Amino acid sequence: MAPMALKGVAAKQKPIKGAYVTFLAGSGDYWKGVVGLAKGLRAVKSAYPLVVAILPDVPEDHRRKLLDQGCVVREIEPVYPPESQTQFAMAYYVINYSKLRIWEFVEYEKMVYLDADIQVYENIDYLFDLEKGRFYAVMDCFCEKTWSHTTQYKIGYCQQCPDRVAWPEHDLGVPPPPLYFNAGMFVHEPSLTTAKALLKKLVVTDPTPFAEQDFLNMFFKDVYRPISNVHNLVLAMLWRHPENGELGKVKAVHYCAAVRCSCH
Ligand SMILES: O=c1ccn([C@@H]2O[C@H](COP(=O)(O)OP(=O)(O)O)[C@@H](O)[C@H]2O)c(=O)[nH]1
Ligand SMILES: OC[C@H]1O[C@H](O[C@@H]2[C@@H](O)[C@H](O)[C@@H](O)[C@H](O)[C@@H]2O)[C@H](O)[C@@H](O)[C@H]1O
Repeated sequence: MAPMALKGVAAKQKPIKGAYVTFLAGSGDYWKGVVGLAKGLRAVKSAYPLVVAILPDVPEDHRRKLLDQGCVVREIEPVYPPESQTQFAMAYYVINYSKLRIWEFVEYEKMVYLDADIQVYENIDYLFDLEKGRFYAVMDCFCEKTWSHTTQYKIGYCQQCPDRVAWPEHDLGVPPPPLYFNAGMFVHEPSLTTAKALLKKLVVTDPTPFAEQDFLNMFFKDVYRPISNVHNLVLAMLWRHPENGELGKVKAVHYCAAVRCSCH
């Protein structure tokens, strides 16, 4: 399914109660990414606030800096997956399960989640006008080493270019993996029913290498709708699938961890 083409200007609708939301944990430098998000959204004249879901370990001075940027700071209870020996793609990914708390922010009808390592360069407020009842996100790429534990990486298959190496369904006896989104950016509808269902499902779901990203892909598989990667350009796409990047139209760039590490 090709990513949906989105109109820059949605049909006039009743203004919805919406907000951008990001997640902040620990005392490291991610707070600087949140400040960058707040400044970026202001620079593109977004009409929506930025809510920051923070874990209790975020220091007071970092919270103050976010409040000074006009952010709505909301402390959340951590969410942990069941105990397991799973090797996460990045050791710290276990804390990313706490992102699931943003479904509890029911004072908002719709939220656009953005990782703190995303920078917004063009207004994307029209995402709040997308049809309800769906989960919108950008398709991920399987070509980085962080995917080396997967069959698709081992055979060189990637959903970004499914014809480069065809999925050997006959040999493997299994169909190609369903469309898979990057959980660094998504459009969702907070709901206590969904929040409860997520946590109930998590209790009986073994953790996997991409932690909450794998879990969200499984949970929203039937309502996931891919949107253009201009809304979440994972940097690796520049060298893995330059033909898929609509560079001149990029609105938000995702400076993913693995890229940061390799840059270092
Ligand atoms: O120590 C951490 C690790 C992660 N995060 C948050 O969790 C998101 C996802 O983690 P990361 O960006 O490292 O994942 P990536 O998309 O780069 O793999 C970050 O953008 C932050 O919003 C955080 O606040 N503190
Ligand atoms: O906890 C799992 C994380 O998984 C995702 O990051 C991955 C993914 O993009 C891979 O495709 C890349 O190869 C990898 O570098 C990158 O870290 C989300 O961006 C992040 O928010 C978070 O959900």
